[in-house]
Amino acid sequence: MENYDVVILGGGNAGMGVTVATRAAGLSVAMIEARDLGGTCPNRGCTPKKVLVAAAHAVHDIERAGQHRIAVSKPKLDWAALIAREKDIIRNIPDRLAGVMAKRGVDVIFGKAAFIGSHAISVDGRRLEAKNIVIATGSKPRSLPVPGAEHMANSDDVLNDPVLPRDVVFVGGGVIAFELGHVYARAGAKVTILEALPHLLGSLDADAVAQIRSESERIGIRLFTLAWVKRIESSNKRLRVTFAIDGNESTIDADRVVNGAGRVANVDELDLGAGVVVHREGRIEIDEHLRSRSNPDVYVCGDAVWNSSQLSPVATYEGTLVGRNIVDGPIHRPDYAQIPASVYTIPAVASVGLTEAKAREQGFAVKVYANDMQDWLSARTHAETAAWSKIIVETTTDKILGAHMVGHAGEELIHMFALAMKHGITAPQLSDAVYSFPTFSADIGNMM
Ligand SMILES: Cc1cc2nc3c(=O)[nH]c(=O)nc-3n(C[C@H](O)[C@H](O)[C@H](O)COP(=O)(O)OP(=O)(O)OC[C@H]3O[C@@H](n4cnc5c(N)ncnc54)[C@H](O)[C@@H]3O)c2cc1C
Ligand SMILES: NC(=O)c1ccc[n+]([C@@H]2O[C@H](COP(=O)([O-])OP(=O)(O)OC[C@H]3O[C@@H](n4cnc5c(N)ncnc54)[C@H](O)[C@@H]3O)[C@@H](O)[C@H]2O)c1
Repeated sequence: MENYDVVILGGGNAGMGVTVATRAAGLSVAMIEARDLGGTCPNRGCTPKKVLVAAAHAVHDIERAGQHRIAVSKPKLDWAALIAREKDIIRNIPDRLAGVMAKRGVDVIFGKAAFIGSHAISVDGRRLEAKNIVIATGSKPRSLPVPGAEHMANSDDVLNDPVLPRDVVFVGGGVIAFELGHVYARAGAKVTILEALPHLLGSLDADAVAQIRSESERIGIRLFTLAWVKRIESSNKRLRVTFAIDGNESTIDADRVVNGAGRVANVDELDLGAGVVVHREGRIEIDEHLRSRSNPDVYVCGDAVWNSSQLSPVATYEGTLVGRNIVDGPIHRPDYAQIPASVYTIPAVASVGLTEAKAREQGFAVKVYANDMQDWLSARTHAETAAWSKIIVETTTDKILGAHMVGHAGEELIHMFALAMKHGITAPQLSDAVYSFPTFSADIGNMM
């Protein structure tokens, strides 16, 4: 049996976050990784996805060239070459991170880990004992109980396949379907999104979703809500999706059907019982310090936490807090109130804080500043196809409770709102700041 102060299961954003405080305090740390160091975000998520989004952005810009009085012919995207570019950009990431871990003094062990005791782990026949064990094993696509579900692809396949499909159906109308749907549509594929619930992109402000919905429809994406997929059948290398809306069945033929129905904590192969880690169907019961309730020497962070946002900065943040709790004792609690996030459609949907519905539900008296900014000079200058914002301000204090943007460099501007919210800068104070001009940032003063 090898002994460590800390053994981390998973070498993604969350696992890496744990190593910062624990190694700075001189604890002995082992990290077990089953695939590639870096995990989902740099290898199969954010980074490769953004390479495709950047290309789709370029197509979008070229398509609007005429508005800048530039004559161009119809752009043609070489999908196979784009996938090769994506792979080239991310190629060295695992090796670079191996270097970072070595420099930090973390022992990286490759293999699949599982519990063999409350403080013990096995990996390929090696047995490790630790004072603290951290579950940072991420998430995986939700499996769907639909006949023919085995014909579905997932986001990994989309990011790997050099062949551009002609017709694509996404099951689920969430973040992955919208982002990859926008890329596919710009590349020339016909895209359909089937969402089971009444609303698309459920966690976002409803008015922001309405904006991106019409922009998605403008580029030809077909969107169906309250659509229940009944079965997926394969014949002659084509797939047929049968779905029902209000009991009425329809079919769509496609050459790719993508599971975009959410991701669940990847913990079912860890033998949590052997670790005395209580869970309900993969939802590990944790306290406010991210510790297992049944075994407080076991921590959970990142996508493996079932009830916090599945975002890479959240995974890093939770991992960092877990590291600090191991070193300082359990005193640090996560605060998710001011975490900015974007859906990288084209244009992006950016948000921080409460939606209008949530602010009202929580009993706040609010002033809501909703702006269609398409006629504003900056939007006209850049020929934006969508430019919209909604800022939610508490009436009594002028504090910003939430900000939501579609287009208008929202994925960058949202950080100004997040900083203001974190440091108690009020809406009038943010409006009064001096901004360089002409910039999208300068419009903040007129947004509220
Ligand atoms: C297509 C896609 C696009 C995304 N885009 C964005 C984005 O733009 N912005 C954003 O903020 N977030 C994005 N996300 C979400 C983001 O990638 C995740 O929230 C983040 O990577 C989670 O980090 P993690 O460390 O918790 O898990 P992971 O990064 O998944 O790391 C977990 C690691 O654990 C390893 N592992 C699993 N089981 C074991 C085991 N038994 N033993 C040893 N190792 C094991 C895995 O191999 C993996 O490397 C995206 C996700 C996807 C799928
Ligand atoms: N830009 C980003 O930050 C980014 C990008 C990609 C992914 N992610 C993360 O990855 C996670 C997974 O993404 P996702 O898009 O798969 O999940 P999601 O939770 O965003 O959306 C899943 C959608 O599928 C629907 N759904 C579930 N079962 C269904 C069914 N049987 N039929 C039809 N619809 C069904 C849900 O109602 C929901 O709207 C997200 O939570 C997100 O945080 C983040």
